[in-house]
Amino acid sequence: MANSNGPTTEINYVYRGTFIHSTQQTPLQILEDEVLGVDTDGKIAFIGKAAELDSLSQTFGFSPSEVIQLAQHEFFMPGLVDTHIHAPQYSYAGTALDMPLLEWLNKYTFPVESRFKDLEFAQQVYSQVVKRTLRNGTTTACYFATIHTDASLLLAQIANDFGQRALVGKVCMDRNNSVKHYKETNQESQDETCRFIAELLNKKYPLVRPVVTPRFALSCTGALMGQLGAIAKNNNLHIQSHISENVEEVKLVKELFPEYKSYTDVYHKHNLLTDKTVMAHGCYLSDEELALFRQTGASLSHCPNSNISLCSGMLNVRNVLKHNVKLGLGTDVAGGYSASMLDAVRRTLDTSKVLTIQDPEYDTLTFEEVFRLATLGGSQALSLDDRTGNFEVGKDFDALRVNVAAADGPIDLIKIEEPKIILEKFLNLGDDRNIVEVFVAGRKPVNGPSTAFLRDYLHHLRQTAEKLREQKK
Ligand SMILES: O=c1[nH]c(=O)c2nc[nH]c2[nH]1
Ligand SMILES: [Zn+2]
Repeated sequence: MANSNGPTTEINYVYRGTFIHSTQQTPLQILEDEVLGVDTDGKIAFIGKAAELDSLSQTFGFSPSEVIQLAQHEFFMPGLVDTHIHAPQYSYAGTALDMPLLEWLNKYTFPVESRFKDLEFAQQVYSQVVKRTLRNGTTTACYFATIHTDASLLLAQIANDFGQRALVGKVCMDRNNSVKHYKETNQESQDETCRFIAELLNKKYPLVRPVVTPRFALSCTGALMGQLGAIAKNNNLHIQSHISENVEEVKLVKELFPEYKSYTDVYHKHNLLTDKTVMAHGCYLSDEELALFRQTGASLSHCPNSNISLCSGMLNVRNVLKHNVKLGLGTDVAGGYSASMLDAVRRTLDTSKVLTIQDPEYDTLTFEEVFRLATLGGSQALSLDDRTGNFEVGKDFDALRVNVAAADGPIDLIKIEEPKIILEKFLNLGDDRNIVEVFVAGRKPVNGPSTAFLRDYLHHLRQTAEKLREQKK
């Protein structure tokens, strides 16, 4: 409890150790031997030097003896933000990567997504994808569901129940010439979008919000896109879609909407580009189009696994950043075969290096920059950076407790390493075994990595017992 002169928030817990995060000014801020307190609302109440522990404990009314100390190879980082993932496509993740986008949609995606009318199937897949992404450190996810309203509401409920921060979109499409049963009429799409929004908002889930989701320009009539733009505006909602992913797609959009200046202009003229819009891919956007993104405040989601897996293209991230367009990373399951944001980090670095191979003058991204894109950048791309993305006081505590030397984990440390090296090792070599605790808004989601923590504890006990035996000899 805070003292009579101090802040009114009550401290729930305090951690001491290394905290690594990004700010607007620097992609990597390493805070060593710091203490961070989380209040009972799950917000970061303070972060400061451990040397000031006594005064912090008096100001915030907690006992220094209750502070939880991180171990040598542990650190906290902000939770990972997946700015673009298709929850139903998790059912075939890791397969069906043998053709380009438009054929892939027709052959695999639409037939599978049409099955999500079946709520039992939806329940099974949606529980799996939420659990799996949480285990891999995705504290915020921006989901595409399918055209089915009730199954989309179920995805929102599952994210809420497991404790993941999420934007959930009922997909809208009133055009589909190849899989005729997987589309809506214009009226159905509008009505069901309104029902989805009303029912989801009515649930008052603290961390889950609806996002208006026209699939992409080839799946929607101009009329529907305009109506969805208006629905988003009237309800002050997020918008998500796809843009300029593949050469064939860009060509068809030009043919279908000849009166518009560009693909971006199609969305802009239908009021779909706002400061709460996130568009996936953008591999073939011109500088003029990027300027329109900047002007409207719309953001891009870079999905490198998908871009490579479907042979779509490569996003010039450096050019996007130069245009000051907000940018996050996405897994784009299942065009991207991995649901882990650590994979998105690695593929982003790989793609950047391929661009450097093609043009040695290309300014390759650093791992620090990519770390920022996966955390703070993602929260900015989703316009959630007032709530999450780094360890600023007042934000929700969305965080991963990482142990780089986790027992039976994938990383061997030869010696004690500095925090920057430990982070780099985790980003390049780590997996869910290294993520010992996950926090979303200060709480541990259901089915978090509790077994990893237990395994580490047992490992520690075994080592202690061994040392005692040695000493007795
Ligand atoms: O990667 C993608 N996945 C999809 O499901 C999709 N739909 C339209 N455009 C798309 N791109
Ligand atoms: Zn996608």
